[in-house]
Amino acid sequence: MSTTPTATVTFEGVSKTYADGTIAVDNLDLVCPAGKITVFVGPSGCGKTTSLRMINRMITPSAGRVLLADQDVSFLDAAALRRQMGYVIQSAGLFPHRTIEDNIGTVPVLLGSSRRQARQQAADLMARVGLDPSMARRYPYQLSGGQQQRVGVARALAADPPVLLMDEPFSAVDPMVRHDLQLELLRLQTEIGKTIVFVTHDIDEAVTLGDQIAVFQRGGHLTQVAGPETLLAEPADAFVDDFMGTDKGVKWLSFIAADDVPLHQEGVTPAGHPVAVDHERWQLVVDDEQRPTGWVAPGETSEQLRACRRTFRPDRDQIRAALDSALLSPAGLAVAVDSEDRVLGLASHADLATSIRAARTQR
Ligand SMILES: Nc1ncnc2c1ncn2[C@@H]1O[C@H](COP(=O)(O)OP(=O)(O)OP(=O)(O)O)[C@@H](O)[C@H]1O
Repeated sequence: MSTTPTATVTFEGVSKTYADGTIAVDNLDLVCPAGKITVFVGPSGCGKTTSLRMINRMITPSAGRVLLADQDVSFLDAAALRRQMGYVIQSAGLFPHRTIEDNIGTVPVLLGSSRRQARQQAADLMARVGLDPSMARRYPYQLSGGQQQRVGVARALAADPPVLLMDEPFSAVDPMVRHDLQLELLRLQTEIGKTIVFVTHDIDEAVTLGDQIAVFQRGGHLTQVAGPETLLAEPADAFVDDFMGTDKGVKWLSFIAADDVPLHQEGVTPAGHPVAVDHERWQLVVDDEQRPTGWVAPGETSEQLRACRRTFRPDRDQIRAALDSALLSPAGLAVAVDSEDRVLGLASHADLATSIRAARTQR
């Protein structure tokens, strides 16, 4: 879809002091790389929104400059600049008296598209953000909060802007819907490759979405900027360490590929091979296609199968998924499968520990 090249957003020594003397942002130097998601995270009042709004000139810096590509935004026409920047906010900010398709088509019509073209484009965008086309003629109040946020994202993308600014866009929806929206945004980003600057105060959201995460502290100081894996494993100071939460180690496992986990064939039993009654280890019975059928406990027979609930894909998943597979398996063994769900082998807790140790050493 994207025809407009993406652009880097750069803060150079940017500060913002409000008229009452509040220092909202203090000497910010930061590069938000083109085509990547940069997340601003930090406690309430640390200057995230102020920083975001200086990008599209809703707020003017007191010092320093913000560059779009290599252009100082303060020299660009404000209206033209905002058309290059989709903007999504918490409450979606939809026009209540316009239908969904007309909400999405607002900017294209302003830019000269016919109403018919804009509606066609709205239909394409609705499909892209996972909205049923039958909702095109509804009004915002006839949609759930999560659906309204999807419309907000579709509307922000309508002018095909190189930059997307998102200010706590998913914080008003319940946790399940929020997680769906996060995954949907990641999927969409693989297609559109925009420069996205995303504000949140939720560290889990930041870790899920961010290619890089900028952690702000009260007083508008940028404390650390790094990829999520580095922030989890090497927080720069006690503030970041604390802010990243108590389960940093487990979160970190989401960034370690599971492709090095040692796999074993012992314990994998093809269907039709009777399991000896006196076997001492758990057996995973597989069907003719090598797909898992179920577990047989030591001393039991293959008539007493227990479900194999969770598997992992070494070619795609991270160690956290492998650990999940082991923890949820009655045998305490992780089951590795290929893209066709065929069993590749089993891994014990010790095997996973070996992989985790190797990843730590590599760091
Ligand atoms: N117009 C204003 N006038 C004076 N102070 C302001 C103004 N807007 C924001 N502030 C102050 O500037 C600081 C930074 O505010 P900002 O909204 O950027 O923080 P934030 O990190 O986005 O907070 P939150 O997570 O609560 O939205 C806060 O202390 C806030 O009270």
